Amino acid sequence: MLILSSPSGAGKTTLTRMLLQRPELDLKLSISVTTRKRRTSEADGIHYHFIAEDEFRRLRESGDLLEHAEVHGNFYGTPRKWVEERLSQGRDVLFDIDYQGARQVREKAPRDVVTIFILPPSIRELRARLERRAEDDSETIEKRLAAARHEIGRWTDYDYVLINDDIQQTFDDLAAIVRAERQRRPRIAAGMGEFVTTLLAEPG
Ligand SMILES: Nc1ncnc2c1ncn2[C@@H]1O[C@H](COP(=O)(O)OP(=O)(O)OP(=O)(O)O)[C@@H](O)[C@H]1O
Ligand SMILES: Nc1nc2c(ncn2[C@@H]2O[C@H](COP(=O)(O)O)[C@@H](O)[C@H]2O)c(=O)[nH]1
Repeated sequence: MLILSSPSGAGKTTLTRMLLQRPELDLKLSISVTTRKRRTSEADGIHYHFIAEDEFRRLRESGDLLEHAEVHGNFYGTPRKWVEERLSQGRDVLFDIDYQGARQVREKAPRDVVTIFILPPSIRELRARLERRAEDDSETIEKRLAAARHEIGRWTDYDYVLINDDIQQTFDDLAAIVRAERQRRPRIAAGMGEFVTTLLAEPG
């Protein structure tokens, strides 16, 4: 499980899209449920499953969410079954979730999670990105900027921290992390053990 978190507007969604466009990285995106209003650029079932609050409460109470949190006044959660099915098929799952959700997933599966925090190059640029995106009204943007300072303070919880200044550089660093994490010994031990046995059986 690969978790990306950041303050709103730092670039997670953009980076997620870039990761998914690379078939060789072979990542599956977990699509969250949310009670937030759909943005004009968003489609139900693609960016989120947009649901009502009573439906969210039902999912949370029936244990159908792997993690959940209230963020900027809306509720968000990760459907558990979809993720568990992908993991049992040996797939790597990508999450765009906040620090509260990252903590819950890490507590449940500490050895199977890699967490990455994306920082903006400055607060001024963060504001400019939220304004340029032009998807939220000014009250929402102010609310998200106010939350950003607290969210940024969680950077020390994460395995990796990237400053998203140049998008291509950040993407290259992210892809390098995915590739490196896949080569960690505990993750490749089974297949590699067999290879090493064959290697050692070769005559000199
Ligand atoms: N490195 C970058 N340089 C300039 N603009 C960027 C960069 N990365 C992302 N952006 C732009 O900033 C805006 C916010 O990015 P994005 O929507 O990916 O952020 P986010 O972290 O997913 O935000 P949210 O949590 O609100 O969904 C978008 O318009 C995006 O195109
Ligand atoms: N804990 C969770 N956080 C989530 C989930 N889905 C998204 N998010 C985070 O919410 C904020 C706001 O997202 P936005 O799309 O409204 O801009 C952002 O930090 C996301 O990462 C989730 O399922 N669980």
